[in-house]
Amino acid sequence: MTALSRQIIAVVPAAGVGSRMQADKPKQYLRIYGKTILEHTVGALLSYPPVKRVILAVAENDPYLRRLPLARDSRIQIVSGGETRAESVLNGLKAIENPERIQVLVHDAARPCITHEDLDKLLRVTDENGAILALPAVDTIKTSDVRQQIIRTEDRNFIWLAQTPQFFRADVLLRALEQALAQGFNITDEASAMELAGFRPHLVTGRSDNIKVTRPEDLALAEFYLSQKNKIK
Ligand SMILES: Nc1ccn([C@@H]2O[C@H](COP(=O)(O)OP(=O)(O)OP(=O)(O)O)[C@@H](O)[C@H]2O)c(=O)n1
Ligand SMILES: C[C@](O)(CO)[C@H](O)COP(=O)(O)O
Repeated sequence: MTALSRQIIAVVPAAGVGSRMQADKPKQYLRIYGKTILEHTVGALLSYPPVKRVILAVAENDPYLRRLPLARDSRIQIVSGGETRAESVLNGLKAIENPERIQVLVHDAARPCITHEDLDKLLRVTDENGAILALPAVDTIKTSDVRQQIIRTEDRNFIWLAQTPQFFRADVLLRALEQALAQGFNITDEASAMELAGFRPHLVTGRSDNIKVTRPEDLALAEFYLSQKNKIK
């Protein structure tokens, strides 16, 4: 089976509490232009023709999802999230039947501004290493000690900021993530599990508007970028 003939499924970790957002509900359920951030994100994935199905990992006892039409969409499968983002992703991957026939796009629920053009770029990578969207660093990068004093300035020509989606063969990523978590590594994205398993994922240059809504000030930014993307206003 070739990479091009594998079916594509999106796995969306959406089980976070959004502590840095300091809102009255998890940030994926905050609304922009009448729709939750989660609906914007999943909508962008489901309207992309190669994506046939979305697996959503949500917190156990989540009271918000069931109020959304998403919860009744036959293209969406809901699984329980975990304690960490990596565990939520792992639960999503475990729900995939015949993972050797599937490629996954893992995409944060909190990144609603993803474009189909960026997804096209990722899907052009067809080897087993997989690929992630990322941004080349534009600022000067410092490494600090524990007292927050600079110990080094990095060569930023080789520094990239990882985004999602991250695109891998489902069976390969499942094994890599299981191994990395079993060995106690703190895994903050899928590529790091693949790296630990000996792969060299490709860095595909993304867009700076593919933000992860994290802090309160990010909401206005996401609203602006979505208005540009969809010309909603
Ligand atoms: N146990 C967790 C933690 C995070 N996530 C998801 O992973 C994505 C990226 O995580 P982050 O932006 O850090 O979200 P939160 O963990 O919700 O935010 P915070 O760290 O501020 O609490 C989000 O879509 C979030 O819902 C998840 O599915 N399961
Ligand atoms: C996966 C990710 O979006 C890449 O930038 C990011 O690491 C997830 O954020 P978290 O705060 O570590 O959950």
